[in-house]
Amino acid sequence: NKVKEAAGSGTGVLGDSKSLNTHFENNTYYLVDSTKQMDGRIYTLDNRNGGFNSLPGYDITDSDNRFTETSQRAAVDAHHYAGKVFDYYYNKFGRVSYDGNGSDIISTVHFDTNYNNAAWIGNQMIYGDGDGKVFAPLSGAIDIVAHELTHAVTDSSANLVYEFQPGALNESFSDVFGFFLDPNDWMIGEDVYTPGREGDALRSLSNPNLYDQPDHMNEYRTLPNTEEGDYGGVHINSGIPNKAAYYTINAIGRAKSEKIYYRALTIYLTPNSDFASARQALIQSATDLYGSTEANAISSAWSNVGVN
Ligand SMILES: CCC(=O)Oc1c(C)cccc1C(=O)O
Ligand SMILES: [Ca+2]
Ligand SMILES: [Zn+2]
Repeated sequence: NKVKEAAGSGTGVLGDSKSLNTHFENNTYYLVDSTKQMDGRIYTLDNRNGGFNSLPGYDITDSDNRFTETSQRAAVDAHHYAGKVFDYYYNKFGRVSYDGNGSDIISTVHFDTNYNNAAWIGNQMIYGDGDGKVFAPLSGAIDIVAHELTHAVTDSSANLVYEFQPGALNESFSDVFGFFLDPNDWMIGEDVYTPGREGDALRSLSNPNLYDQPDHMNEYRTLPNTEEGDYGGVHINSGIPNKAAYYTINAIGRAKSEKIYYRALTIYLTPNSDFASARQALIQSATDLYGSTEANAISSAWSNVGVN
């Protein structure tokens, strides 16, 4: 454990107060966390609405270690939640940062203008501010932050190709770990999705159909591997493995499920794994860790969504 540098606080996207691990230098406080069990650090930076050519953006500083400016809210949540997701992967699985090698975790907020997106771009996370209608600033939801950082975990392990069924699995594993970080509901993104409307979400694991995702192979959407085809429907067909995860977690519980999902992602899945391969990987992981009860529950879960 590194010496705790500075215990700051700040106001998040939803106006809530939360703790921040910060770095004190040059008589000011930076949104840099060096308290984690890693060689690297957690950096949160401000792109000041620039695009890709402005990345990684600018340092975020505060003279009194209270990051309460409105302009700092997205950064407060990106920083706080990145730390929570680091802690989850370290405490649950002993994984040090997204790659297991303690690499820096870099998040940049205020990416572009009115940007209704968040992403892992291969070496860092970026968060748009949303347009205020479809999204509020996207780092304001821990399940979204966990979703993005899990893309980094996936890229450093199974490295599932981001198209067709492997891509839908890539998306689903990010949603499933988003759920594990926000297990109070089966929704994804609800905290920042449509700030003007209560009760809706970007996606639902319990009922993918709610947001136009299939929940069974007989609804699988054949789409082109293009941007407008969502690369073969990676955010659409993910409803099928997401529903299987919902059945699995309800059958065997969250604690066992997260160990099984992590083992499948980091040991058995490979870049071109399809849904049938994922079913097998999860069954094998359940058998390795627990036994036939858990393995059979997974087998049933995937049969229920038409993957045998
Ligand atoms: C749950 C987070 C999420 O899905 O972020 C994305 C958005 C909002 C748009 C496009 C892609 C993504 C992604 O991370 O897959
Ligand atoms: Ca949620
Ligand atoms: Zn994603």
